[in-house]
Amino acid sequence: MSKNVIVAKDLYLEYKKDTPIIKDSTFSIKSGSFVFITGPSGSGKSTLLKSFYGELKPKQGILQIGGVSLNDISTSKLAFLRKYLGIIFQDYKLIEEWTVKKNVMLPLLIAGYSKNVCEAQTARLLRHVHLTGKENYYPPELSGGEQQRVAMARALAHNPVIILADEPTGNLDEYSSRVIWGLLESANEQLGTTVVVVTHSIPTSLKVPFKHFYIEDGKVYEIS
Ligand SMILES: Nc1ncnc2c1ncn2[C@@H]1O[C@H](COP(=O)(O)OP(=O)(O)OP(=O)(O)O)[C@@H](O)[C@H]1O
Repeated sequence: MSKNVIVAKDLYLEYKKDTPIIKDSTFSIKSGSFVFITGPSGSGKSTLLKSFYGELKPKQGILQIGGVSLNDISTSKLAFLRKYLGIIFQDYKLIEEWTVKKNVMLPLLIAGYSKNVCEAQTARLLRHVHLTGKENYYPPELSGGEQQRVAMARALAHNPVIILADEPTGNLDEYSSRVIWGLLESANEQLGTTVVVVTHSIPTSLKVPFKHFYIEDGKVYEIS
């Protein structure tokens, strides 16, 4: 039986004192699962995802990722934990002054891989997101869909154990959306990567089995 990679018990998240965004929420996410988080606008989907990344610490309750408590995690331990996470958030934009290639290579260089490995992995990922030939472009020279595909390549570069994606295909054309869902599916299916996606609508084309969490009135419900 697979282990839980994310565990929340009586989770309570807030930005402002006594203004809960998430409350009384107990749930777990199994290793290797594909999870969608949906809910009305403003219900706390992005907030919940931010807490998984350690950007917003629980005020009450328990939140663990890979067995590590995020409640009072130190900055150095969080930096270590984040090496295992792949992030696709609206706030984590590409670095505009760097080429596509450099943007994707960054996590690999930080992880300490040799230059040859970084080069090969970057070329492979850019091929997968159909951007071969655009290695030396700068992000502002790319379309929105192309930029998002670079962000996806960057998030996958270091083979993360968990991918956290916030509206990864929001405002994207059908082609880029298909590429992105395809990559998330293959990471999940072939590498066993746990994928957690916040979205307004679950794609009908998805072939992998998935779980569905729904947030309403601050509570997280596992509905399928
Ligand atoms: N930095 C912040 N400071 C204070 N309140 C915040 C902050 N970020 C978000 N909120 C509040 O938290 C609530 C949930 O926001 P969140 O972005 O998590 O919702 P969401 O479900 O992802 O919404 P949407 O579907 O519209 O993107 C909102 O009421 C919002 O005003």
